Amino acid sequence: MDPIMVLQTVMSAIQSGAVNLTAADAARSENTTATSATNDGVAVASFSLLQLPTLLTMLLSYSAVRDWLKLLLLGALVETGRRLLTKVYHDIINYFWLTATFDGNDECVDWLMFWLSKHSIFRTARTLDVSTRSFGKNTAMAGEQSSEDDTDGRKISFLPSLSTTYTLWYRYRYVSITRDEVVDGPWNGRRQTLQVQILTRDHQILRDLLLEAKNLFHRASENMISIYVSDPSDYWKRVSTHHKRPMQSIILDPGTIELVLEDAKDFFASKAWYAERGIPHRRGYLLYGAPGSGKTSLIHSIAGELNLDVYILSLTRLGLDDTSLSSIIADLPTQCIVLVEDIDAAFHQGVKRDIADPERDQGERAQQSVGKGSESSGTVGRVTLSGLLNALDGIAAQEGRILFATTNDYDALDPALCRPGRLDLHIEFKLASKYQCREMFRRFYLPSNPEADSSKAEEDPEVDEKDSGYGSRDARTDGSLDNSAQSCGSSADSTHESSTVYVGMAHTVRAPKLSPRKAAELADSFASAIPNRAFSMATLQGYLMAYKTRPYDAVADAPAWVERKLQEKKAKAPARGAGAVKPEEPVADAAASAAPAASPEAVTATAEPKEEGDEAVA
Ligand SMILES: Nc1ncnc2c1ncn2[C@@H]1O[C@H](COP(=O)(O)OP(=O)(O)OP(=O)(O)O)[C@@H](O)[C@H]1O
Repeated sequence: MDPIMVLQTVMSAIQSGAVNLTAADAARSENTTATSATNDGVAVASFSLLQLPTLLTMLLSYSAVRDWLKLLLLGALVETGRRLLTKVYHDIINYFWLTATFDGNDECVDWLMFWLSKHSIFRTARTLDVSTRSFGKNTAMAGEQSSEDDTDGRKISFLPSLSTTYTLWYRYRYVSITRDEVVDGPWNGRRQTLQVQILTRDHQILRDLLLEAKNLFHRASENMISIYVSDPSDYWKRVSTHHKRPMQSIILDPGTIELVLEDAKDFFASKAWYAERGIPHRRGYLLYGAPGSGKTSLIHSIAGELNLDVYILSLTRLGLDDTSLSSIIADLPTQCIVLVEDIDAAFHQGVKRDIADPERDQGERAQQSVGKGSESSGTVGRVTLSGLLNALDGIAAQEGRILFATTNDYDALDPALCRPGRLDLHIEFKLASKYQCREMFRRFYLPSNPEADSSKAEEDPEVDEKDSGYGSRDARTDGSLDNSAQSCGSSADSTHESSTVYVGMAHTVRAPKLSPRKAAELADSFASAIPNRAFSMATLQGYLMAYKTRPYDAVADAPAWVERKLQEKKAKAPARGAGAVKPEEPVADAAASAAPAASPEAVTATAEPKEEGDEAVA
């Protein structure tokens, strides 16, 4: 029967029931005149209810209605069964399986992904991701990748694909791993997750798995430090991993490295001391002075030495404001190095450094800068000075971290920023001293392990000849060394013809070995040719790079190079403004001090307290 017809029949049945009721009432209560409309309605309803069985019987007499009801019941039964089964399934899963979900931004995911990249399952899996990223780790160090995985010097790793479940065995337990992506945040941003399910009731297995992954990850990064920056969503994100820079590759005047390193070590060792006195366990270092003098290099070496990762805080990052600054600082791990490079630039409108002339004297930069603190109320992006001060030592500031700030413009810094508790130790980096020149030369040409080679080298007079660098003169026949010599500085040597014009230092053949005695002699000669505090270490390193296979030539050509550089400086000086001769003008200073090597200065680190209470550095 047509459903519409059934409906019409039902409606007419209800209507006829109501009419019958009204007629019966009228007959029974002729004398009763005051019956309210409401009472009538209730009576109609109660009568309709009495009629319901009749109505249902009538409805059920239609086969279509019966079929509908059967379908309805069946559907309800199926759905109930399904829900019941799902619940039972989940209960069983929860009972027998251990399920751990990791956020894609969490460091654990990096450990697990690295661990997974080593697992044999990915050699046979039919769907997988292939990456040369290897989570920033040197896979060779883990020693588990076979050489056929080495593609063009870059190791490849096999990783789980998105939305695919992999199963494997770990310690006789069945493990399933699913990497997924979920929509997160108001802008439909995507966030990755990693789910690990282990068929066990023992939590220890999950801990063991994580520990194994973490150890493998850290073993692979034993000689590396990781660099983190904050991303626009205010998470710390690892951007690179570097080999640790050996401390002995940093050449500062005696005492400077020891000063900072010992201070930092002592800081980490005295957590209880700080706690007892209620002093926040934080330490700040301000490294200031000439560009290219080793500030950043020292920080990286210290990070390697102390086995800490470096978190670079860029105050000029787009979208960073006081709130997000506090939140990313609060999110730092308990033991780490925070690096704020060019902290002065954050409160100037633009970076004032003269990159083309790194030896520019401090005096000129100081003159250019506006007086102390006068710009400190300025902001770049949306970070204010007070926001930065609060973030560094406010309630939410992380404890157990050390902060390194660098600047080329010490005088531009606000005293509030430099006070103890924020930046406790101020260390000045000057242009290269005679001692630094000598040491740089010696370490540049000396074999990496002088102790091992020294006895042999001293015994064998041939070594000097063989490794002296003269042998490499023959290499000039290929022209490459000529180019490297010409490339030093901006002016090329006119006696050498070369069609290639470039500025910079060419990387050519391997450096020769010198005996320690010969290297020391040459280093002395080199240092005597370089004026005291005239060039940055970076400039000297650049010069030596052009002579990396020719130490004798490096010494012989040094006076001419110095002369040329000083001329260039003099020529540039008027262009920077007539009458801009400063007391510490390096050109004048340099010319005056272009004398034979002086004894090394005691220490380059100085403290120039900006206010009372600053720590003095001897
Ligand atoms: N004291 C030093 N000892 C060894 N190498 C140095 C030293 N100073 C600078 N260098 C070399 O010069 C280059 C630049 O050094 P670095 O970046 O550390 O200087 P910086 O003082 O941080 O400069 P900037 O202020 O411009 O950031 C590096 O490659 C580094 O090897």
